[in-house]
Amino acid sequence: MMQNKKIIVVCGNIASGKSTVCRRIKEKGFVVIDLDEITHQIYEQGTELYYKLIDEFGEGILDENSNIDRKKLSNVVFNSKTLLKKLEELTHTDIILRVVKRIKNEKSDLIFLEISMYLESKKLIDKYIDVDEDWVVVADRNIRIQRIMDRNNFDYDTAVTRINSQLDYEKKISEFDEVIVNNTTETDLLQKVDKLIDRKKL
Ligand SMILES: CC(C)(COP(=O)(O)OP(=O)(O)OC[C@H]1O[C@@H](n2cnc3c(N)ncnc32)[C@H](O)[C@@H]1O)[C@@H](O)C(=O)NCCC(=O)NCCS
Ligand SMILES: Nc1ncnc2c1ncn2[C@@H]1O[C@H](COP(=O)(O)OP(=O)(O)OP(=O)(O)O)[C@@H](O)[C@H]1O
Repeated sequence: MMQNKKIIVVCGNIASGKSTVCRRIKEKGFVVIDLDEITHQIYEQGTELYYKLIDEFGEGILDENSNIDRKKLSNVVFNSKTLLKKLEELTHTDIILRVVKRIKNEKSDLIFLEISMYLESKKLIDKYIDVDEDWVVVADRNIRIQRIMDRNNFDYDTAVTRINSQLDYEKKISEFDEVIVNNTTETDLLQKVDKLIDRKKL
């Protein structure tokens, strides 16, 4: 679907600071659709996808109430590139179709999309959504490892495994319209966001 609304993507690797950037964008009154949040909604019980996931990954991904437990699912897919790819195949079109619907229903003519796997799923996104601009948030690998360890209570190896399951966006910054570097304090980051929004006259 191609929409007559301006769409700005905010993306970046795990723990780069996308959610912090998007929180500021929301505080300024703009609409942000978070694809991680939409991802969490697609796992409800009883859907076709629910059964496909159990077929593919086994009942070990369920909690005691037979809901899909994302922590258990993560332990399965982040330890196997093949299974992670399988999960993406099963979920990405569903996620994007839900986003398209949200965009259609949104009154604002400027919409930000917070997307973690943007480069990885760009072909599919471009098929359904007309992206006007893409912004990337980057932070050094070691800083991100530390942030993941602190936030998720992961050990070093688990944090590194998560990072290694994604493309390195820092190597791809020339492909983006704007680059937001997040290696210092959160206050600095928020200032950068404010300046960027002013400069863009949004
Ligand atoms: C793996 C899942 C179950 C983990 O859920 P959980 O609630 O623990 O984490 P959350 O969804 O908040 O994601 C946290 C971060 O993990 C990273 N991540 C998510 N999916 C992937 C993936 N397919 N590959 C690599 N990293 C990923 C992103 O940086 C994301 O911001 C969930 O992320 C998922 O279902 N992912 C597959 C669908 C997908 O690719 N979604 C990304 C948006 S399109
Ligand atoms: N400049 C900063 N200084 C200190 N901590 C920060 C900074 N920026 C972000 N953080 C912290 O690092 C963690 C990751 O930030 P955030 O959630 O914004 O990243 P993200 O890119 O959305 O991550 P994910 O892809 O995992 O959803 C959070 O706990 C956040 O509070």
